Amino acid sequence: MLSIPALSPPISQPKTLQNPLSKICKSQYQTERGLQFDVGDTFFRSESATGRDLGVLSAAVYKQSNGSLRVLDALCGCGIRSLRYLVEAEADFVLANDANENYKMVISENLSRVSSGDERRWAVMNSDANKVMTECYLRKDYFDLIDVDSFGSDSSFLRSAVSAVKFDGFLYITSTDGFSSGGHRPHHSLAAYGAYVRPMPYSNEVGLRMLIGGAVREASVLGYHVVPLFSYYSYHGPIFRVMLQIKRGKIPDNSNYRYISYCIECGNSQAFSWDQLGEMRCSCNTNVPRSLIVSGPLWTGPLHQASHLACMLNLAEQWGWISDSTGRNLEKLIKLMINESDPNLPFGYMKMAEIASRAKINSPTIGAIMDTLHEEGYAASRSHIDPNAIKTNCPMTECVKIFTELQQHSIR
Ligand SMILES: C[S@@+](CC[C@H](N)C(=O)[O-])C[C@H]1O[C@@H](n2cnc3c(N)ncnc32)[C@H](O)[C@@H]1O
Repeated sequence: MLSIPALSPPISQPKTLQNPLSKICKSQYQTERGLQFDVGDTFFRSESATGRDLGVLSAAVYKQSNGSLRVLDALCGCGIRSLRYLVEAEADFVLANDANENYKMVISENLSRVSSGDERRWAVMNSDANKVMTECYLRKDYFDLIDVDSFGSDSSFLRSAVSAVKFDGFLYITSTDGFSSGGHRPHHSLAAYGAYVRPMPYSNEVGLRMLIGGAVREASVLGYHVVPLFSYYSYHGPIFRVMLQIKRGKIPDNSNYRYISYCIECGNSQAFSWDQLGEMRCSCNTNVPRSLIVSGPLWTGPLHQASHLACMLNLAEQWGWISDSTGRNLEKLIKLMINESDPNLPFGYMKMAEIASRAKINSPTIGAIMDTLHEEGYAASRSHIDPNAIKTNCPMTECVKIFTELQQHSIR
């Protein structure tokens, strides 16, 4: 096993976060994508497998186009991600770190089982993730991919993680803070991600945009900017995950880091740039006081990069990962994400139930409304977040008319 001599021992006790789900598994072997590993007494959730699949596919795409892959799994639990980056993405080196010293044996045993004697390909550390990443940055020991799988809304890892990733490298980050994305703790989201978030009908997409926005802010402090490669919401938690590419150069002036608004009166959403802050008003010109709910600043650009997702899908097909006996269907998920990447689609989604309620009718089928929107020249896609929602650049008022016409047509 490689030692990391330049890293000094922890000066103080690493900050270990509380596990909000209080789900500690007993010693046992698990299997994921055919790989067997011990979870011991570590924190492990089998429900996070899809998030791990997507991370591995993305890492493998990086390795294929760059030729090498060094990964830092900064909060690794039992080391399942490290294991999968090594075996499936064929990483050249993985540093598996978890602050909990009791996990060391389980992580090392899991990694040694698959490395067939080549223990120069991995190392295990038990330190605070911020300390590890800061020391890597100070040593200029940058990683191609850093995976930060933290609990809650701990954004304190963002700056050190951004600084320890290579330019054009990948950063995979997580939030499990559904209260903030739901707009129930605006001062908390402001502290964690710099975004004052209020309740919006598409709160789970707001959760992804809040997380990307937080990374935009931290990267910008360091003179960098980020490009989202994919964004994934999982209802098991909820969990928000985004894979970002770290780019040299500050955030552009006309960037997609803005405020978003939702009009309670007409149901339309809009994005406002910083120079429009004093002029925020819905295009329906309602005179209803406080009709506009405003949140931000958040990421308002595309949630995914279609070309990257297409490479991931290609690999998933080659590896036979398209669908499996556990009910996971990566093909459906990645294709949905590719559709959502259409640059003509705005942020947010409209729930079918909200459109139907505004039209005062029962909802038509989602297939019928999608066909009509496409026929009328609008960009439209389903959402990977909510199966009963659509993303479209058609305003809510027009969607309501289309719903009504579809119903009248079906009655005739
Ligand atoms: C969500 S779990 C990781 C799960 C793992 N990535 C997986 O996919 O199974 C978060 C882990 O972070 C560790 N942790 C908490 N605070 C930490 C810190 N400050 N530095 C490093 N690890 C930390 C916990 O011990 C826990 O194992």
